[in-house]
Amino acid sequence: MKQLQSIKWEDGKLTIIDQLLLPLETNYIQITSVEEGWDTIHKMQVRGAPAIAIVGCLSLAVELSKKEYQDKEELFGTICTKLDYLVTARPTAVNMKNAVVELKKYVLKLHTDSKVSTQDMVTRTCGWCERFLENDIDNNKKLSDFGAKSVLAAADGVDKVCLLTHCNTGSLATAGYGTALGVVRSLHSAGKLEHIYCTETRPYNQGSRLTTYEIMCEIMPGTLVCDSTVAALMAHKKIHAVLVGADRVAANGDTANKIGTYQLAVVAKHFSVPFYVCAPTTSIDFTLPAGCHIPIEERPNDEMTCVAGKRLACPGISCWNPAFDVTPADLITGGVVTEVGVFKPSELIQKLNTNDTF
Ligand SMILES: CSC[C@H]1O[C@H](OP(=O)(O)O)[C@H](O)[C@@H]1O
Repeated sequence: MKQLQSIKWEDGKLTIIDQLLLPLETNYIQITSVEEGWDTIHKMQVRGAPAIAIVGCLSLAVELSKKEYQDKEELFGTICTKLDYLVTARPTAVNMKNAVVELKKYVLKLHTDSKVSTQDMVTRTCGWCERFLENDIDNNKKLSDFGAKSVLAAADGVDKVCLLTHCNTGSLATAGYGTALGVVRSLHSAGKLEHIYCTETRPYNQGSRLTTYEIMCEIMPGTLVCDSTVAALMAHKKIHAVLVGADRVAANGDTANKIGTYQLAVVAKHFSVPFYVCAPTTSIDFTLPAGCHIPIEERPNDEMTCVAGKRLACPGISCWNPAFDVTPADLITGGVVTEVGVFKPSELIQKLNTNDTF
């Protein structure tokens, strides 16, 4: 089965699927500058923490390849300014910020190395961005295999598992394969998936528009449920695990993810269903000690009051439309699934923090 490719990088040309048109229209749009990259991220034509960082970095690569730079000083200043701008497109997901920190370190080395020419610095900066895309797919497959093993081990010896997921964390949220939905893919490939339930995920409907699209593309056994159904679902159907993604995991394991994740974790706790956060280590922010420090993006009211451009809510009503909430680490009972293993939230600092921030 051909994997869905939300991001295409071919001979220095960047195109993305316009996710605002899915599932009924699959339309690729080309990104030719950092400005366009920022816009497509801000408008959520591309979304998903890893995908945001990848499109941001590749939009820089596209722009750098098109221009001549007088010297490395001008080039270094341009790269830093453009990267800082890209971080402002959406504040909650940490992947773009983490990529900026790493890429700036890499570029600074090139800048200070007298043996590196200006053109060589452009070429090697673009190469970093291309590797960043390739690494994400590789990380997702490793993460998904770790997660599949952990879910099966916790499922009391059943041969096939029934799972519930929220939002979209598949190929449309990453460079490919996905995180939480990647775990579902790995279980499906191994013949171990009984059923995957996905929530609509109002108000952007990542679940009903995007996750159902991926489930149907790969003919996985899936069912769509309203966000309000999850307690009834766990009360009446056997759910072996809840799998969600992450936009930012704080050092103590508190996790910011799509709005509705927190209440899903509370319901899972009530029914003693293991709750897993599935995210590459690029989604962890060790500079933040706890989730209360994570900035939560609020989206425009009309994304909540209208559906497909048609107004539902009464004009004049005030709205509160946070795009994310923070799930406390103690509700993440299954663990944090990463490309280097599955960890208890309390283990993250000791096992994964290479920056000795704390
Ligand atoms: C692997 S994607 C992580 C995360 O990103 C999504 O948010 P959005 O669709 O607003 O970009 C969602 O929270 C996913 O779980």
